[in-house]
Amino acid sequence: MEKNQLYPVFLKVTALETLIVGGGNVALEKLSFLLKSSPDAKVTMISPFFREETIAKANEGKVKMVVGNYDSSLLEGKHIVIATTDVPSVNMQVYNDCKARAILVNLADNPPYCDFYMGGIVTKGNVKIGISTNGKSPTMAKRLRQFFESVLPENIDDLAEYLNKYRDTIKGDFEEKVERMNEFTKGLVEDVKKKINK
Ligand SMILES: C[C@@]1(CC(=O)O)C2=NC(=C\c3[nH]c(c(CCC(=O)O)c3CC(=O)O)Cc3[nH]c(c(CC(=O)O)c3CCC(=O)O)/C=C3\N/C(=C\2)[C@@H](CCC(=O)O)[C@]3(C)CC(=O)O)/[C@H]1CCC(=O)O
Ligand SMILES: NC(=O)c1ccc[n+]([C@@H]2O[C@H](COP(=O)([O-])OP(=O)(O)OC[C@H]3O[C@@H](n4cnc5c(N)ncnc54)[C@H](O)[C@@H]3O)[C@@H](O)[C@H]2O)c1
Repeated sequence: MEKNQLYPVFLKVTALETLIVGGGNVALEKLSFLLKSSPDAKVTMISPFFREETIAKANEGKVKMVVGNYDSSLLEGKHIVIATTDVPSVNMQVYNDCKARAILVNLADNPPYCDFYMGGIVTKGNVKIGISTNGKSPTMAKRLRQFFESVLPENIDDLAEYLNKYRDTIKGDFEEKVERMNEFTKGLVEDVKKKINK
C-alpha cells in the first residue's frame, strides 16, 4: 500500500504573509477555506479583476486586494504563495519565482507543483484535525471533513480545556504529570468508540 509521506504542520498564518495569485473561482475557494479555519490570516491577493463575491469574502478578513497582473516584486516578504490563475504560463512563472526564493508554493489543483497541499479541516474549539489524501482525492478529503464534523461532539473542546486545567493541578515533575495524564485519559478512546458504535 502506498503511504502518505507528507508531514502536517499547523501554521500560524497570522504571523506569516500569504499571497494568492488570481481572483477567480479557485482563488475564492482557497481563500474561503483559509479564512474559515484562520479568520485573521494575513493575505494579499493580486488579480486584474475581482468579483463582488471575492471582494465580500476578502472584506471578512485581513485581506489586501491588489488590482493588476502578477509581478515577482509581490513576493517580497511573502512566506506562502497559492497560484490560481487560468493562465498556465503565469502559474509556472509564480512557481519558478517562488522556488528561486525558497518560498512555499502551491499551484492550486496541480499536485506536482505543490510544496504543500491545502487539507480538509475540522475545527471544534481548540481541537483541529487536518485531512490529507496525498492529493489522491479532494472529494474524499471533503467527505471525510464532513464525516468528522458530524461525529465529533461539539463539547470536545470542553474536554481539551478540562485536561488543560487538570494538568495544572498535578503536583510533581514532568514525568509524573505525563503518567497521571495518561492514566486519567486511559478510557477515552474506548469510550468514544462505544459512543460512535451505539
Ligand atoms: C481539501 C481541499 C482544501 C482546499 O481547497 O482548501 C482541496 N480540494 C478541495 C476540494 C475540491 N477540489 C477539487 C474538487 C473537485 C473534485 C475533482 O475534480 O476531483 C473538490 C471537491 C469538491 O469541490 O466537491 C478540484 C481539484 N483539486 C485538486 C485537483 C487536481 C488533482 O486532483 O489532480 C482537482 C481537479 C482539477 C481538475 O479537474 O483539473 C487538487 C488539490 N486539492 C486539494 C485540496 C489538494 C489535495 C488535498 C488532499 O490531499 O486530498 C490538492 C492536491 C492541491 C491543492 O489545491 O492544495 C478542498 C475540500 C475542502 C472541504 O470541503 O473541506
Ligand atoms: N473552477 C474550478 O473549480 C476548477 C477546477 C479545476 C481546475 N480549474 C483550473 O484552475 C484555473 C483557474 O480556474 P478558475 O475557475 O478560478 O478561473 P477564473 O477564470 O475564474 O479565474 C482566473 C483568475 O486569474 C486571474 N488572472 C489571469 N491572469 C492573471 C495574472 N497575470 N496575474 C494575476 N491574476 C491573473 C483572472 O483575472 C481571474 O481572476 C483554470 O486553469 C481552470 O482550468 C478550475
